[in-house]
Amino acid sequence: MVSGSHFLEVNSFQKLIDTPFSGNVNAIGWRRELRGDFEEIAQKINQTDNITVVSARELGSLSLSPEGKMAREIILKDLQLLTDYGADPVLNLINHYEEDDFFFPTDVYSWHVDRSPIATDTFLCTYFGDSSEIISNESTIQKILIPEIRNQLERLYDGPEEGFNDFVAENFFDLHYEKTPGVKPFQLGIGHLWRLATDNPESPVLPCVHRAPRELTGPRLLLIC
Ligand SMILES: O=C(O)CCC(=O)C(=O)O
Ligand SMILES: [Fe+2]
Repeated sequence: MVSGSHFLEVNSFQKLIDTPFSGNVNAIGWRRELRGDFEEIAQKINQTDNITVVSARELGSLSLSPEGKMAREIILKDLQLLTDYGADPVLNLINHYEEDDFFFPTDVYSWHVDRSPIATDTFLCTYFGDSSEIISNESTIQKILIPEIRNQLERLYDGPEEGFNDFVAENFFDLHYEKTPGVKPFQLGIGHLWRLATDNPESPVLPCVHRAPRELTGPRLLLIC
């Protein structure tokens, strides 16, 4: 088992779901060296949008080489493992996420945490393309705590003072973070299945700060839930 200060790496799905988050650890990865041609799958999916949701049925209907078939089996198995666990995994082919050009972007290219009203974690695996990144909480600051940003938000908000926190939460401003300059983020890599702590009422740890990468090498094939 390899470990960083804020993440752990394990070698099975069972350990991925059984290992509790604790202390500074709010990300756990099932490290795998996957065999198969995931690029072929990314290329053969019929892209219908900037984010194409790929059903297990469509995946099953692709005409693939033997290596492509190996990749497909792995993805279908992951979807099944997560579904059996009670999650609701989605396979996406991502050309580009929607992006804000607002002074305070709240898109997924911005460092953020995921929030959930119930005790669930985020699972994600990039099979092909650029991989998601995480960063330790101590290397970030919640953006709403940065005085210049807070002042701008206060100017933007015109309502009673007691409503400010709701305004911030309703617009997801409280989920976004700024990275400390000079700190290098950790790339989650290709083929590994990660479990990230979310902001939820029962979480024993701080939520994991992460972001989507720029799609520099073309469309990404991502499982997420
Ligand atoms: O695409 C990714 O790598 C991450 C996406 C994400 O963070 C999200 O959907 O909340
Ligand atoms: Fe996220």
